[in-house]
Parts: sequence; C-alpha cells; structure tokens
Amino acid sequence: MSGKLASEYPSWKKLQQIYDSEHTKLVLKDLFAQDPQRFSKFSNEYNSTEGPDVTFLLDYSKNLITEPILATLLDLARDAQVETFRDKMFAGEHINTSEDRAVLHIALRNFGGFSIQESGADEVSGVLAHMKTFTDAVRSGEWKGYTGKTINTIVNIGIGGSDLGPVMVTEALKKYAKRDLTAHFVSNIDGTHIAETLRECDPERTLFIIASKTFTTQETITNAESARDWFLTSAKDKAHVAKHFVALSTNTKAVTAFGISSDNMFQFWDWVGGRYSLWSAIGLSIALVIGFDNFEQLLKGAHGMDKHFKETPLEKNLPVLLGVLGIWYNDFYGSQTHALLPYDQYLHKFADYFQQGDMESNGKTVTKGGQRVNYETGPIIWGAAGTNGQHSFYQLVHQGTKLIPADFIAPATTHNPIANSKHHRILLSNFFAQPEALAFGKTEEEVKKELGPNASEALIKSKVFEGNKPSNSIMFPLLTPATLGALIALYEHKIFVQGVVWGINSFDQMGVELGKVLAKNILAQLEKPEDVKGHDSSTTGLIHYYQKYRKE
Ligand SMILES: O=P(O)(O)OC[C@H]1O[C@H](O)[C@H](O)[C@@H](O)[C@@H]1O
Repeated sequence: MSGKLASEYPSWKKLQQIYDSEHTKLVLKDLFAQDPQRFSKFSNEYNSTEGPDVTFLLDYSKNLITEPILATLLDLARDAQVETFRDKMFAGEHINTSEDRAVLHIALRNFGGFSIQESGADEVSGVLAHMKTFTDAVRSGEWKGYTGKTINTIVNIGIGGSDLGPVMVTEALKKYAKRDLTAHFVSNIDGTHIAETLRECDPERTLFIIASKTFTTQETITNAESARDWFLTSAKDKAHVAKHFVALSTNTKAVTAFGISSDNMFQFWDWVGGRYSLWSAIGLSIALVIGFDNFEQLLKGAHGMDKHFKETPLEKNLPVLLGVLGIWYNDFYGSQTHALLPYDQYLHKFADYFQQGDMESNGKTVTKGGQRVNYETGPIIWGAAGTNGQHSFYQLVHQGTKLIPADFIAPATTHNPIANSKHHRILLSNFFAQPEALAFGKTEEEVKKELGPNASEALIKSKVFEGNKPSNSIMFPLLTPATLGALIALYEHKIFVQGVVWGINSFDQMGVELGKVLAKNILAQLEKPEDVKGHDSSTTGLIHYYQKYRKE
C-alpha cells in the first residue's frame, strides 16, 4: 500500500517468474518425499503470551510452496509495508481513507495496554461495564418485563455485521449458553423472518435488541418497528417499551427518535466496522447467551492474537502466513475461491461469517489511490461444517477442474464425547483424511491395481485423484471462548494483510450502496404500472409481472 500496484513490487515479479518456471514441478508428493522435515518447517504452534491460555497448531506444510517461495511471499508483505500499515492501524491512524476513519476493533479488546489515542477508545471499558450490569440483571432474573415476569427470550434484530457475528458466536459457544434463555436473530426484510420468530415469543418475556451501527438500515428499522407494533398490541402502553427494547448503535439521535431511552442504549464508535463489531456492544446478545465472563474471555483470546500479530516476526506471524499463502493461489494459481471447512458442528456458521468479513473487506477493484488493479483481489469465501460437505461439494474439490485452497479446522477434544467419543474419533479421522487425499490423491497405477486386469480404461480414469490440492490445517485442544476469539482475530488480521498487499481499502463497503439506492427508487414506483419509469425493459417487465399477480 505504498502507492504502487502490488504487481509492480519486485517480489511480485519474482513470484510470477517462479510460478511460470516452477509450478509444474511443485508436487506435494515429491516435496514431502524429498524433505522429512517438511511438517516441522511449515507448521507453527500458537501460544498466547497474555490473558487466557490459548494454543493451536497451524500446519501449512500441504501448500504448494518451498522455502524460497515462502521467503519471496514474505518479501511481498515487506514490499507492501504490511508491518508499517499494521502499526498504523494499531496506533489509530485513519487507514480507512475513503471514510477518514480509524480501524480499531483491536481497541475493543485491548486488555494489555496498546496505547490508542483515538477519541472513544477510552470509553470502551465503560460500555463493557454497562453490558455486564445489564447482562447480569437479565440472566439473574432481576430485570423484569412489563408484567413483572423474567426474560426468557431475546431477539436480536440486525443485519450484516450486526447479525452475522452474534449468530456465529452464539452457535459456536452454545456449550456455554444459558439454556433457559432462547435467542433468535432476525435479519431479513422478508416479513416471514420476523413473523415466524414472533410466533415463538411471549411479549411479556421477550427482550428485543435492536442492533444497528447507523440505526438507518432499512431492514433493521422496519423489522424493529414491526416488533414494537407486535409488542404494543399486548403491552398497550408505550412506557413498557423501555423494559423490552434496547439498542446497540453509534447513532444516539436515531435511537431516541425510535423511542428507546439512552439508558437502554449501548454505544460504540465509527471506528468499529460493521463486520468487525462483534467485540463491541453488538456482542450484547452473545454476552446475554454465554454470560459476560465468557464474553470477556472471547475478547481476551482475540487480544492475545492481536499481540501475536503486532509483535511476531513475519516468518512466524500466523495471520501473515495465512495471508500470503492465500495470495499465492489467488494471484498466481488463479484460484477464485477459498473454502473454510470446520470439522466442528459448533462452527457451522464460521464460513457464513467470514463471507462478509472477507468479501466485504477485500471485494474491491481500485486501490486506495484510485487505480484499477491488474490482479485479482479478495477470494470468494465459502464452506460448511464437516463431514456434511464431504457428501455434497467435496467431489468437485477432489476431482473438479478448479483449484480450491481450503482451511480445515478442528478441536482435538469435543464438548460432546458421546459414545465414548466415538463420534469425535470418526469426525477427526475425516479431518485428517481429507487434506491427505487432496494433497496426495490416487494414481492410475494404484487404481489399476485395485480394480484388476478387466477394468475399462474409462473406469480407471474416473477413479484417479490427481491430488496436489493445497490446504491448511488448524487444530486446537477445545473450542473455548478464548480460543474462538483468537481464531476469529487470526482471520481478521489475515484479511488485513491481504488488503494491504493488494493496496485496497479493506474497511469501506461502497459496493453495497447502488442496489440500496435503486431499491428505494423502485419502492416508490411499485403501486401503479404507469409509475414504472426509467428502467431497462427487463426490470420494467419484471415489475409489471409483479403488479399483475400481487395480492395485497
Ligand atoms: O449496523 P448497520 O448500520 O445496520 O449496518 C448493517 C450492515 O449494513 C450494510 O450492509 C453494510 O454493508 C454492512 O457492513 C453492515 O454490517
């Protein structure tokens, strides 16, 4: 991000030369055969140096790299001044240039004393204390609804970053959940979402959490208004809203205008990006579900990773390693996607979460200086919890024509050791087997041997696995709040590293605006066919078809 396109860096040019001359020779089977030390060379154990103990192993030996390639990838990080920009982020410089904002999710979990000057950074502990008091009151039953009953249901109404983080984390840490407190998450503007949720709620015992950084997001405000109407049908008196509605936002004025008192508002600041906001007041639903102490552990685990990212040399810096490895496939091998494959049912929303985290951050075509890039930027992120994916899309990953780098993620110990951990052993045997199969495949010779002399050529070919498909494996002892915090921060910083190398602004999201503006314009034209103006024939035809068939 030194004002240059990444493709102008000497290291980028060198990587292109290496790719052109060597990639056909980069065969995992041979690389492992040639070097018995490959695993120890290309794996790192993370051990937190502060806060709760967090440890995990990152094995990146099954990547299509050699030591010189990795060294050149790290030179690329140096050419792009990743360390300088990292330090600027941590210092609170306004690295989100298009919006002139600091990028300080690290300040939300700053338990170890990074010195941050930005205004608001000194208010974080006050908001956390407010969250703790409120969370404890609701969970203990001290907080009562308008008829004096305790709260047994929470409904978080938010979308994008004000939904995906809380959804992912409450699912991931369900083991730590208060089981007699049901949590729902309503995001979609489709009335079905709120209608189906409200069917399961008792107005006397439900708390609505209106989560919106801007408090202007159409989906969230519309859903919140419908929830308030539904509530008032039973409660009648508007004064009761105070017991059943709280807001998480940076926009005090809009929150008050909605009818939520500022006492029931949990603040955050413009330097918290939506997709980096689960650590802020946006995490209130998480704290309600798992308790404030566990929420704090989540934050502390992330802080440990922040320290690692800030202080570890590039060669051993895990977010940096993941970042440059991703660039190797994205920009030189032409991979379009990156799969996140947790072998842990609790992490079943992990890929969904990082779809926004990564794709909204790095789905950009111009650099911070306004130049169009001449290389690929952010990958398409997708994935599902193992072993379900194996019975669905893994066929393509193994034998399709596309190269799909993947991260396999698993805990050594399960929270649910049923049948003497038999399930977990089977799960993990798949977690170990899949990267092995992807990397080493199955040769024609092996297939022939297996099928015997009468097998047809076509059948033999169909059973060959070419292999040489790269992956990372991440393994940790147990999915605890602190471990999850570290894992999320690991990927956040990976996204940062890639954005810096590509020279783009990872912290704005201009690309979501146009559709919103057009929808607003169309909404005003939906009543009458003669109002439908200014569109192409396809859009006009579609709106006319709707107008013919709608029944309202
Ligand atoms: O929290 P809000 O202001 O309601 O924003 C919710 C979401 O809105 C937009 O779609 C942005 O692109 C997202 O980054 C954001 O998370």
